[in-house]
Amino acid sequence: MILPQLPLTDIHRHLDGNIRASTILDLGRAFNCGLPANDIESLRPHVQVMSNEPDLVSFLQKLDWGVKVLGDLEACRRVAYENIEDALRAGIDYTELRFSPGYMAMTHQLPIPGVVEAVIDGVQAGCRDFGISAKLIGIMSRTFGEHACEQELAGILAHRDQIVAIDLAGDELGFPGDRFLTHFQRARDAGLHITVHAGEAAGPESIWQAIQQLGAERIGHGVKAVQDPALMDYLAEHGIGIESCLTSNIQTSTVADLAQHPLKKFLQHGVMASLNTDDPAVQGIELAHEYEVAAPAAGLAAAEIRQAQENGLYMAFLSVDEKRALKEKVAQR
Ligand SMILES: O=c1[nH]cnc2c1ncn2[C@@H]1O[C@H](CO)[C@@H](O)[C@H]1O
Ligand SMILES: [Zn+2]
Repeated sequence: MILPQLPLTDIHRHLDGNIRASTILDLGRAFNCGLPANDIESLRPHVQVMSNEPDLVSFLQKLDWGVKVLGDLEACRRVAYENIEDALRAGIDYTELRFSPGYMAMTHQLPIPGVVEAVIDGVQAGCRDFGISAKLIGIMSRTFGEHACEQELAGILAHRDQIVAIDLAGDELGFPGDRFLTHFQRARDAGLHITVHAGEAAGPESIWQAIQQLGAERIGHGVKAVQDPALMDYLAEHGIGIESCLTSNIQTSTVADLAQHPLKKFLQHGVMASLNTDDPAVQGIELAHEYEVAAPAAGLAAAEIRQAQENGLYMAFLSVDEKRALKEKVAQR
């Protein structure tokens, strides 16, 4: 259950994994993108997971049409703005939206710094109009290699003041974190927070690598940590938060079924873990589903779900003052 007296956060939510099917249809027509369908219901299986995918890379292909239709910077601004409207409708008080500007720019060869600017602009306008708060995390898509990630990083750093953190996402098995040491050095030098997708497709060594070599303060998914008791202890002792995304882990076949998901073990071990969506439109779920359906199915008791909700705010890349202000705002409603 979601507790209304506590702030509801979604701190692992891909903006470019949450593009409405209706918007894909609309933009696909406007930019003549050769969409595989002409109406929403026929388009849906191309842009949404209908049954579990065999692996992470197959799952990630479902995001492709969403970015292929981004024909100009205004389209990028629009999907960013709509993401805030969707977050409001999902009852979210604070979200950290992450996006890969190079991935968004790729098909129509948009300027990467321009994409970052358009996303910032859309999110700011959305926050003004819809009254929720959001911060942005820049993603380097490892799937396209080191050089492409350098260009993404440069585009993100060009707007460093409006970006709170950097992330590495995409094909974890094909592109291990040790290829990105210099990228993260630059991001840390720029004062950005660090979160890394790790221990999703690859094993616990990938989580160790993210912490020790990339400087990760939080881990996206982190599912495989459960295989390494020393790592479980380390996460708990050092307060490294796990951004759990339950339904996503089933749809990527990272975990066979919710009853086997390690989130409950993380919480019991004192590891700070929160509930998040990942790519809501692609997954066909929203945050309430994670709290009300997925978390109970993963064996979480009401007190553990509450703990996860509290952890979301604790883990957020917000200052102490910003957290306090958010709590006060929610207490007054
Ligand atoms: O669950 C996930 N695991 C790893 N990478 C992901 C996941 N969802 C989306 N992306 C990746 O994030 C970028 C877009 O924001 C893309 O690189 C996409 O493949
Ligand atoms: Zn993710």
